[in-house]
Order: sequence, then structure tokens, then C-alpha cells
Amino acid sequence: PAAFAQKYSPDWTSLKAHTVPNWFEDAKFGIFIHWGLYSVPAWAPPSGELGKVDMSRWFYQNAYAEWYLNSIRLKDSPSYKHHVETYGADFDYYRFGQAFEQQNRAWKPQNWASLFKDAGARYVVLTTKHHDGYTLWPSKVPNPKRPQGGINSPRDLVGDLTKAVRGAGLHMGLYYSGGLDWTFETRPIATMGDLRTTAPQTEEYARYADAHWRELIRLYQPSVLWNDIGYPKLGKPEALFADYYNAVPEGVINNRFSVEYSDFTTPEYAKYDKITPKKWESCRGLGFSFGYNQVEGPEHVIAPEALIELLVDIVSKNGNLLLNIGPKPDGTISEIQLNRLNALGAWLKTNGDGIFGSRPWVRPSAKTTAGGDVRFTKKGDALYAFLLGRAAGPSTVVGLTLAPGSTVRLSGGRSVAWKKTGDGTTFELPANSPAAGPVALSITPAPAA
Ligand SMILES: C[C@@H]1N[C@H](CNC(=O)[C@H](c2ccccc2)C2CCCC2)[C@@H](O)[C@H](O)[C@@H]1O
Repeated sequence: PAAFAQKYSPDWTSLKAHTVPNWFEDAKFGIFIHWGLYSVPAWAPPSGELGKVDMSRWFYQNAYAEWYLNSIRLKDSPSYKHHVETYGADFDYYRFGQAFEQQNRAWKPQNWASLFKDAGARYVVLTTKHHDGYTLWPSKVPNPKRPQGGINSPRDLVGDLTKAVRGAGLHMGLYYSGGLDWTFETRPIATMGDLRTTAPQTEEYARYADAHWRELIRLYQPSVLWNDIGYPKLGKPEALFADYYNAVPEGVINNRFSVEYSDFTTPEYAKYDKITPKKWESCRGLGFSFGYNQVEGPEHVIAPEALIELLVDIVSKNGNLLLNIGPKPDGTISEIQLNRLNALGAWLKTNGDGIFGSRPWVRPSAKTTAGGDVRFTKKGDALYAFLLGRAAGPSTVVGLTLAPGSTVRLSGGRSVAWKKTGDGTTFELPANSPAAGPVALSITPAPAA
């Protein structure tokens, strides 16, 4: 097409003509990465998941290790106590830049790309600037609050990872904290009200954020604009969106610019409980934090089997899972995180056919007569049934009726005997499910309902 194809104009009517590209619908599983100065202290009280901790307490015992700067500004927080004991009360947070920049010289981005590919991920979203204002690329946009600099990575971490990820055949997306920037607003956030009043709304900041997003689009043509926690009202997002889509037609934009248009919604540590027609993506850490938290142990981190079941549940309801990894400053990833990625990758290797490229069926779930959970997806003329919770032996799915002569196979090909019963359909599953994770059945032709 002509290089100057200006399909989109900067108004919501034009932008609403954009549809979610197939690659994002098909992808199902992405890797979120929170990496930055906060990865150096890598410390937060594992107080619980967002949504399970009372918001009146959340900010004082913030489980998000990437909120370290805000946490140490709250003098009665466990993080402040830890900071004083470990670095001293007068150790300025931005001095972590030295250790971060020194240690990430050793980082090999291709190691991450192959790790994520082996895990079965189809796209990656990296933090380019989190709330602390530090940019993971050597931005040329001056920060009026930091004339002395010190908040731009000298190494192009964004570019290096983008190249490696695309080299591995995955899509590359970029996260940018449009709503908060603690180099512009230094007041601590102790309540949701503070979250709103400390979101910078000056013309100066709006120009800064817009220039950053435009620099990122020009340099890297990201497939995802993952803005976070709002956007300055004066930031003219509709112009940014139109220019982005005209430059990256297959791009997608999330709903956290907090404007009337987006390609997908972004429940955080949450998921929908039914099929929603609008595309959505559930994001969470493996534990309670996005940034690496050295304190987190197995009691804080999702178990491998629960992680696989989480992905299957989300996909059955028209969502993607954006699963976060918090790397150490030198780019290495903790064993507890690697272990979960590998478990997910192993299961997807055998059972991914009913996940990738699938779409929701007429209903997302059913039960077995033994009380087990079942999730459905559809792809081509096959219905996929995922029996959660180590289903084995004869298993009857309630309310499911197959056409006579239907073929049922385990993922990996082995055929499965089935018969119609009063309650539904009984499948003769193997006596024990070899690997962890749901048993996946393909059923052709797919029943109508
Ligand atoms: C991916 C994560 N996003 C967080 C921003 N989260 C939000 O804006 C949170 C949120 C959660 C769900 C939908 C919209 C907004 C609010 C902030 C605290 C309670 C609700 C960031 O604060 C966090 O550090 C991480 O980057």
C-alpha cells in the first residue's frame, strides 16, 4: 500500500473502525516484563494479591516491588524500614541507577527471547518507563525536572530486546507509565485519592509523555501500546492513536489511556467469569509483585498447575494471559519463575493446539459428574474440551452431546473412546494423566451446542 496511507484520522469515529488483528486474537499468551531501578533493591512485603488486600492498607504494605520508591516515601512502611537498614535513610532511590546500568551490561536479550519462545509465549511487553520515570531506552526527549539526566538507560535495552524477540518470531509490545511519573510529582501515594491527585496534568508533562510515546513508535514500531494508569488530558491521545495505527496497522492499544476507545481491556490480578465479546487480557505477576521481589517464596507464587489452568480458563472466555516476569538487574531470572515458565511451556507443547488460534465456543465451561471443571475452546471444525484437575479414567462431561461417529483424540493424537450417557458424554481417559495440567480432548465435528 502507498506509504502515505492515512487510513485513520485523529477522531474517535475513525479510530473505532480499527478491529483487533488476528495475531492478537490468536496469541493467547504473552510475557510481561517489569525491569528497572526497582529491580536492584527487589524488596516488598508479600502482603497479598491486588484485590485481596484492603485498599486502605494496600499502599502502606505494597506487594508491588516496582513501587519501592513510593513505599520508602511512606515512613511507616516495611519498605522504609528495610531501606534504612540496608542502604541508609539518605540513600536516594535514583542512585540504584549505577548498579542497574553496571549489572545489565552482562545481559543477553536472546536468552530471554528463547526462554519466552520455549514457554509458548507469542508476544512480549517490556516496561519502557515505569512510575519512577527511568527510561529503559536512551531517550533524546529531555526531562525538564531532571536537567542533570540520570534517568535514561545508556544501553538501548528496549531496542536490544525488541530485536531479539522479533528474531525469535514473537511480537514486541511496549509498556509506558503515562499516568504516573514520580520525577514530575514527588508526593507519596498513600490512598487511591493520592493516585489521582499525583497524576501530572501539566501541559509540560503531556508534551513529555506524547513525545516519549512518539519516540518509541518511531524507533521500535511496537505491536502493542500498553499504557498504564491513565494519560494526561492534554496529551491528545486520538492524534497519537491515529498516527500509531497509520504507522503500525497490525498494532493494538490497551484501555489504560482511559479514553473512550481501546482494542482490549486489562483486568489486573483478575479475570472475567464469562465470555466477553470485547477482547481482554488478564495481567499478573507469578507472585504478588511485577518487579522482582527477592522475598517471595513458593507460598506467594502461583503453583505450576494453577498457572496452566488459569491460562485455559482465560482463553475459554476470550482473553489473553499477560504473565509477568521480574528479572534481576543482570537479566537473570529466579529459579521459582523459570520453573513455572517451563511447566507452562511443557504443557503447551503437547496441548497447545486447542489454545493457540482458538476462539471461545458457545459456552466456556461445564462440569463432570465427579465435580471436575471443564473448559471449552473451538478451532476449525473441532471442539476442544480441557478437563481440569488431573482427570483420569471414565469421565462424564455433563450436558455435552456429540454427533454419532464423532472422533475424540487426546492432544498428541491418541484416540479416546466415548459414549452417550443420560448426563452427557463419558470419555474413557487414560488411568493417569502423565504431565501436570488439564487433559485436552479434541472432538470433531464440534457439536453445535
Ligand atoms: C501492571 C501493573 N499496573 C499497575 C497500575 N495499576 C492500576 O492502575 C490499578 C488498576 C487495576 C486494574 C484496572 C485498572 C487499574 C489501580 C492502581 C491500584 C489499584 C487499582 C502498576 O501500578 C503496577 O506497578 C504494574 O505496572
